[in-house]
Amino acid sequence: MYKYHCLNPIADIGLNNFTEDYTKIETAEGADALLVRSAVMHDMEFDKNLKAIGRAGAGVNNIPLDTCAEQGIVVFNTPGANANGVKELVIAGMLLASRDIIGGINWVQENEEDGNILKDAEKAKKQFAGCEIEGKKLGVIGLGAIGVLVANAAVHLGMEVYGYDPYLSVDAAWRLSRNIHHAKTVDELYKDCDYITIHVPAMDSTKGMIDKNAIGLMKDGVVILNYARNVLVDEEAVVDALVSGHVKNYVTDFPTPIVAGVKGAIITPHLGASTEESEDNCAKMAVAEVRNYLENGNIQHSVNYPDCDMGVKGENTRITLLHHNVPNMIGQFTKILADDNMNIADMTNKSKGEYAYTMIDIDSDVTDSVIEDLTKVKDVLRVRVIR
Ligand SMILES: NC(=O)c1ccc[n+]([C@@H]2O[C@H](COP(=O)([O-])OP(=O)(O)OC[C@H]3O[C@@H](n4cnc5c(N)ncnc54)[C@H](O)[C@@H]3O)[C@@H](O)[C@H]2O)c1
Ligand SMILES: O=C(O)[C@H](O)COP(=O)(O)O
Repeated sequence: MYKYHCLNPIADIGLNNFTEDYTKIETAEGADALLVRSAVMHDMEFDKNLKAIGRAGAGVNNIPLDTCAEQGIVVFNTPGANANGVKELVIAGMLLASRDIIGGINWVQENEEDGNILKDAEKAKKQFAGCEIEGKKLGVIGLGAIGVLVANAAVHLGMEVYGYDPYLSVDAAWRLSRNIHHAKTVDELYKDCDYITIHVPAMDSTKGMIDKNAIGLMKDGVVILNYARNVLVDEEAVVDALVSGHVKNYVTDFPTPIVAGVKGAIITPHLGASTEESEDNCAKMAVAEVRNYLENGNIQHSVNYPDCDMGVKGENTRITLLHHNVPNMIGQFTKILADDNMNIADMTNKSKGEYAYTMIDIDSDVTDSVIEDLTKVKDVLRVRVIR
């Protein structure tokens, strides 16, 4: 029997995939798994029983990944599950910045009592005129799940698209339209583009990436779009550039006190993934990942441990060990098992950075003393036995 708790509302279509072996509980205490969207978890104390966190979404900057890894808690996210929702909002953002659609709609609302509104609209409309995005240059920073979709959609809308991603995955490269120009440096993209959109994770290496210097390289009248995270952009520098007119619009999904209400800022309240489809996709994927880990020990789409898969657990007893990625761990595990005359039927070991994961199938049960000995091995962070 497993217990899970949701720190944010998670779509029922995903939660319904938990079987009768799972109980939803109202607090995090005693939970085997937590499901979360953007709730900030940095100050949370984690229960000893907690084994997995499923982030129903992409960004994991709300979760203390290293603390979790050290406590033997595997954190999952749902790559690509909300990418289309964000892509559509980015396209909407570009259109909102290009034509004063919001100003026009507001004018109609303000003049709703005007009996001559149809005629007066013809006089008023010139103040809301804008430009088209076809033929304009779009720079996409970060060509992952979202960046690729945005870049390809923009090509279909007739834009000239430049992409920058020094860590482009092979999978993303296959999905990227051949019409996209490869920007070798981000500065090249800053200098040439009329619209610049950023789709990278918030990490130490990306925080403040669009700063005063970057903005200084950009064309006059540039539109910057940020549907990734507010911390990627130096917002003070953006506000200065909006006031001076160097940046025409800052289109973002993150309403911070610095940018909210500034003329030229077009801001939505973190709506990128808030579509029925994205919420359903994320919930289904997160629940499937958590279940696969709890029931089979398999890790897929983890952000703090290596992916590792030994298939569905069969008749054998499965021992899983989360540990530091240091020498001689497997030697110690196999010795403990051999000393107790246990036969290994199957085994795998994977590592990712400082952490590693070992899965061992045994064709008998495992004694408590073996579990205790495995737990005592230096650098072992968690031992689980799935019977
Ligand atoms: N507004 C929303 O609701 C919403 C929804 C989903 C995701 N997001 C944000 O968008 C981010 C991207 O999402 P995704 O699904 O495309 O993630 P992803 O992991 O698929 O793609 C991120 C890409 O950024 C690239 N990258 C990393 N560092 C870079 C750098 N310095 N320069 C250029 N590229 C770099 C990576 O190589 C990768 O291809 C998430 O981390 C999250 O913060 C926001
Ligand atoms: O990183 C993400 O997936 C998005 O920012 C969506 O966050 P949300 O699930 O809180 O809407």
